[in-house]
Amino acid sequence: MTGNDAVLAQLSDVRKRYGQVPALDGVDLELRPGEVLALLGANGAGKSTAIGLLLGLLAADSGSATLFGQPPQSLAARRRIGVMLQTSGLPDTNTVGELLELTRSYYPDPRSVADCVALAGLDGLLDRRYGRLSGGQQRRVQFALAVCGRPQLLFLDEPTTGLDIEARQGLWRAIRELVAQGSSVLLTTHYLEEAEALAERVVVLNRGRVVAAGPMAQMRAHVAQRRIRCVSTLDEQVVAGWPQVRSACRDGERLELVVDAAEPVVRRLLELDAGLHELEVQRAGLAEAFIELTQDAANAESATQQQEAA
Ligand SMILES: Nc1ncnc2c1ncn2[C@@H]1O[C@H](COP(=O)(O)OP(=O)(O)OP(=O)(O)O)[C@@H](O)[C@H]1O
Repeated sequence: MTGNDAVLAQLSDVRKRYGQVPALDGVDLELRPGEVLALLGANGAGKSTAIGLLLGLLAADSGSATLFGQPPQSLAARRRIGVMLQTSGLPDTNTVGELLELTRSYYPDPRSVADCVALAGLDGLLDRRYGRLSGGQQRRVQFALAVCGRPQLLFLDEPTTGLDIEARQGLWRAIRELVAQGSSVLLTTHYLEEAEALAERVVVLNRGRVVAAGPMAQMRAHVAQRRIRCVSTLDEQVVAGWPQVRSACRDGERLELVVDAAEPVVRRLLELDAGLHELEVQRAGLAEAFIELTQDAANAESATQQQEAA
């Protein structure tokens, strides 16, 4: 093995602007062996730019990007990665089998075609032309091409956008299988349940800066909020005004609350509605953590701007 294998991919204090737009502003990022790292952020946060730098498709204005301790353009490093970007640029007229054979030929020890078909769910598609496939089928072909070289490190940029639920879960199973075999994954996604299902570690970008980074469990624990669901006739607008209640809404006969502390709210609900049933209390998930983290960052930024303007 070559280079520094303790860190598979790394951005160190990277800055990148497109004209006046700062896409990344002093970002540090590390991907370690065996981990699935989810890179999260709203549209325009800088996720694709970070991936573009790690793949050597873009050059940083300052700071450095490395793959396996080498420059991302290095052929030796590139043979150890697999990539599924948001746009594929694959030729429409080739068959799936041809694309798979060609991509396999770039790698020293590729998976068999049968393995690729099984992993990506491509049964019956090998003889079909790529351009004639549905969007979801094309996405699965792109996944097969990303994994066919047995990559040690897989870059998946919004891999399940456009897939139906069954195909999405099939892809999650395949990703877990690859990780169990020793691959590492850098994943971007707008589906927070996807990050929760796959990643152990999360980095949240907001306007080109890392606003939070840490293990998934820690990220969730950041959110003290709880979600309460129950069947109740209480008026949701009244409940929304109670202390500790962040939001209250109704879905048919079901009341759904997000609260800062569950116990006092549950006590009050039970006191006021003797007929209340199907009570559930859950820790709020990554979605709530994400919203809170990016709002905190936005609030801190606007406070700084106001101080500067004063
Ligand atoms: N080629 C470009 N020219 C000019 N500005 C760009 C270019 N590519 C990206 N940007 C800008 O840089 C910022 C970061 O974009 P980037 O595509 O990295 O975000 P992202 O987090 O991947 O977004 P999305 O979730 O929408 O894919 C955005 O403000 C975007 O408009």
